[in-house]
Amino acid sequence: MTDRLTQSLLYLDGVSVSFDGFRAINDLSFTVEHGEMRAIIGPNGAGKTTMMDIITGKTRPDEGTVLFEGTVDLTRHDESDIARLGIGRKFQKPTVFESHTVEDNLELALKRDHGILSTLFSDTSAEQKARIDAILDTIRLGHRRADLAADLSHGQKQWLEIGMLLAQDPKLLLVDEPVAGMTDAETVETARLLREIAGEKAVVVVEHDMTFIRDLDVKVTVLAEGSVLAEGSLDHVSADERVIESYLGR
Ligand SMILES: Nc1ncnc2c1ncn2[C@@H]1O[C@H](COP(=O)(O)OP(=O)(O)OP(=O)(O)O)[C@@H](O)[C@H]1O
Repeated sequence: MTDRLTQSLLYLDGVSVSFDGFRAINDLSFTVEHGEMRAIIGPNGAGKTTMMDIITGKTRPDEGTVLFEGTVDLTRHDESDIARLGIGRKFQKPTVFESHTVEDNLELALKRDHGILSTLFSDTSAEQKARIDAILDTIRLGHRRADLAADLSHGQKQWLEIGMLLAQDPKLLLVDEPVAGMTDAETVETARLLREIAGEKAVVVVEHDMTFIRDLDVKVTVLAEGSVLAEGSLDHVSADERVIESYLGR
């Protein structure tokens, strides 16, 4: 346990939280390694969102340990602190600035920490321009850089928001149902995109789309009733009777 505690990027142990007496997260233990991508699946109400809320400081657990980089106790930090520590979260609905260009959205995200005046009036440095170019490549939007975000497809807006998170240079990216509402082609491309990001950054993806999960080809954690029901390859967890009963078989 000590090794895991010090070496894992994210370490949850014995975490529980109740809402009005209902235990939404129940003795949950879960770790993510540096640069790892992990897929989280599970039935509605399994606690996936609540787990993300605990990691990002939105919800305080009643019990348990939540450590980032071995030593940082996330339960003692608020949401903005945790974002600054290097945990980025993408909610299901894209929240890009529609009336700005793709490039301006990334520029705003890059300068977000430097205050509003500096964001509006400072020139973009050569280094910042190079980072924007690199992010545009990663999110497949180089050819749309001068277009308004409003004119992007739903899938492209999701990629732009992932790019805006990348601009913050997080160590861990939490991504909630990224492919909901995407076309099949966008879904396939999103799996590729996230695989490219992983390695450099750890990525935790919550999804219900099993074709997408298969494309990700990473370790899967199945949550049910607030704790881990099974963990392993998709084939491994898909063959687990309890997983079939609680989730896949329905
Ligand atoms: N703030 C809250 N107050 C009361 N109950 C809550 C609160 N947040 C979550 N819950 C309950 O906790 C349980 C877990 O919810 P959660 O949203 O984490 O599940 P989920 O796995 O993300 O589900 P879904 O796949 O539908 O998004 C649900 O029964 C939900 O109703």
